[in-house]
Amino acid sequence: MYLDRIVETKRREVESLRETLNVAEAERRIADMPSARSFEAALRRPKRPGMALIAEVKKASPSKGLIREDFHPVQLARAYEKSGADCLSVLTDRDYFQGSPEYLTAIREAVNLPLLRKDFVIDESQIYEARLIGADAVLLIAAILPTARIRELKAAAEALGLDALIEVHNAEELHRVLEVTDRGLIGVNNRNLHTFETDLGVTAELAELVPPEALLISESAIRTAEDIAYVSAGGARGVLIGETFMRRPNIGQAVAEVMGPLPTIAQTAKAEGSR
Ligand SMILES: O=C(O)c1ccccc1NCC(=O)[C@H](O)[C@H](O)COP(=O)(O)O
Repeated sequence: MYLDRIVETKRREVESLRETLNVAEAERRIADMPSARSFEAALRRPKRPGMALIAEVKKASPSKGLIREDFHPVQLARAYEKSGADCLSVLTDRDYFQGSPEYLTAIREAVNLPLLRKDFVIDESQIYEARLIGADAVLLIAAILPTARIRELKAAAEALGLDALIEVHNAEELHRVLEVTDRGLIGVNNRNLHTFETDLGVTAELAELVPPEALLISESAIRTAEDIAYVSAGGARGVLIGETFMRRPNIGQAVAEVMGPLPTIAQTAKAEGSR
């Protein structure tokens, strides 16, 4: 199975990362870095009221192969920032998504938005690395982590000032995550990572079980404004979108079509005044 292969690759990557990572030295470097940006706070106060956007920088994927040939991560990130994305997700996996940690670092230097390191985190060393390359948040995927490891890795992320987006695809995974936390960021992946099947109905099905203190992010297979309305009605307060935007030559136009226009300054001021 693909997901097992990915995790096997991550185990090998972690082995060599652990050989090179000096934790004391990493902690010294992190202490000298500026604080991480709050990924969760940006999603809780989205630019488009009612629906936050995490826009993904994604060149390729196991389910779709090469998605975007003309791939310039910094240009894409700048276009997302201009289009009113609240946060960015950057694939750092090389073997399966043609991503790179270097892309995240380059994007960190070019845009101000909080950045999610999108990878398959199974070990604390990857969290140190995430912070060092400039990430503000990490993804923890319940499908590949026992409950105790979700707890430990979330604590490790928080100790380094990073937020965790914890991802589930079914009720069993969600129940395990809720043993760890009933707040923070819960991502419902509409894609089954074993079969690659997608179904936006998964968001609504699991939303009923997500406590109101948590912020529910609907992930994957979101293509249209109608899809946004559908997952919003189902309970999502944010979306994570990659392929739909990556396939379009004009990122700004694609974001506006799917997410709707940004509110004017006057509309934003009025909304802030009524809060
Ligand atoms: O995208 C895949 O094919 C995939 C396969 C195996 C594990 C993870 C995978 N994707 C990670 C993601 O969750 C998506 O990149 C993200 O939610 C955006 O999805 P989309 O908008 O459908 O590109």
